[in-house]
Amino acid sequence: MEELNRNEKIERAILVGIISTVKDEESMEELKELTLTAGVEVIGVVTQKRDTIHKAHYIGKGKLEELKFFVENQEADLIIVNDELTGTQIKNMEDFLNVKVIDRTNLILDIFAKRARSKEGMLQVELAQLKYRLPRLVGMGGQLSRLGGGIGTRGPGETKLEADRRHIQNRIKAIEKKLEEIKRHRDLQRSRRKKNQVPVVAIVGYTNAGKSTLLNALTKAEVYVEDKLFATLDPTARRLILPSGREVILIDTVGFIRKLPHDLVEAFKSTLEEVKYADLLLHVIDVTSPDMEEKIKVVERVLSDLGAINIPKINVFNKIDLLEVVLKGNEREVYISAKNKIGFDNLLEAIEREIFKDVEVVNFLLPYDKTKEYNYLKEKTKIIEENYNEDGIMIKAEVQKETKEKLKDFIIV
Ligand SMILES: Nc1nc2c(ncn2[C@@H]2O[C@H](COP(=O)(O)OP(=O)(O)OP(=O)(O)O)[C@@H](O)[C@H]2O)c(=O)[nH]1
Ligand SMILES: [Mg+2]
Repeated sequence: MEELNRNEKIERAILVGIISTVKDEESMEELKELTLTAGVEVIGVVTQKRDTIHKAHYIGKGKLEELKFFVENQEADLIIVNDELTGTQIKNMEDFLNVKVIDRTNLILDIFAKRARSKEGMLQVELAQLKYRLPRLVGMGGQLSRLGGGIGTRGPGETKLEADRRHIQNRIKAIEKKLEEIKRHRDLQRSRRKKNQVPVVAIVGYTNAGKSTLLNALTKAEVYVEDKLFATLDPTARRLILPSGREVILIDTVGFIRKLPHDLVEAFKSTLEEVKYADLLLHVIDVTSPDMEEKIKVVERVLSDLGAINIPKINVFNKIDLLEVVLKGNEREVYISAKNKIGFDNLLEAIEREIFKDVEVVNFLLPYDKTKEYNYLKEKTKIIEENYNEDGIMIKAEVQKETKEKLKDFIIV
């Protein structure tokens, strides 16, 4: 919208990809969505069946000539390639086609750059962009200056290149330092939460699965929801009170996608660490997606990269309002509509069961002078019954192993 207000011309792109398996076709569809999300119009798609990427110019020479014809005929503003390119490949393609060429990674980085809102998110995206640019300075022609617009600007000379490189390296160092500070603050918050024993439930999943809609519906938080990719970049944490009255912290996260740029994962590591330290993961899956299985695999791969594969997980199949069939879940699988709030009872029950499976009911007798212990029980456990008698307070409570161990001297049978 912003662009339109500024009266900018909407750029017209031709998408280019190599197809060797069915997955590549789905990935091309996704590239189309990414392009639209970035606010660019798709005026054509050119694919080539081949097993490997052409070393010099991504697609073969013949296909490249076909593409050139297409570009000139349709007056395309840019080419978007469905794989990550080297600087040389970009340069060769641009020289031949006379039009701006960007790759999938650059496109995703661009979307992230537009969407980042928090200071941390913006720094993380900038870091990923700089790391992407650094090895591509030679090939990328005028892309540094091109940031201000202007298609076809020529590349900088050698000295300029060296200066650019040094400038980028310094900026990378400065950002990394700032991010380190933010991370320290976050670690502190996390350890505080841990001390308070409030369990953390992280919502993860493929982009556009409905994660933010779910967080909003469960907690009435106003988190930005949109039918576009990567609506959420910054982790949002909200309190959720479960039916039993117990409390958990629910965290929304950035969506995953296949071929998620490596630099981006790196840059977002500290944000994604929230996932690593969660007590439970809700993996939200869009049941209407034709390539659902593949998306599940992508998410599981990222979780494994993050070292989060061993955290208990509930698969939350979302958007069932759009299905004709009725599906029945089990302990580790629930079917919901986040939008229409269907299936929430089952979901909350599953969360409760998973998180509090280690709790047991214990009877304590606390002498009246043990106010510290009393407050501890009040805060950390769910008290079922309290009776005041001569020797002290009899308390029946649901406690976790840790609490039981801590107050074992006051347990009665
Ligand atoms: N029909 C239907 N649409 C839903 C449901 N849940 C979410 N949506 C829609 O799916 C789209 C994406 O929802 P979001 O909540 O932004 O998805 P997300 O997973 O947070 O996406 P990112 O932040 O981009 O990763 C929006 O248009 C929602 O309205 C549902 O239960 N049923
Ligand atoms: Mg979201």
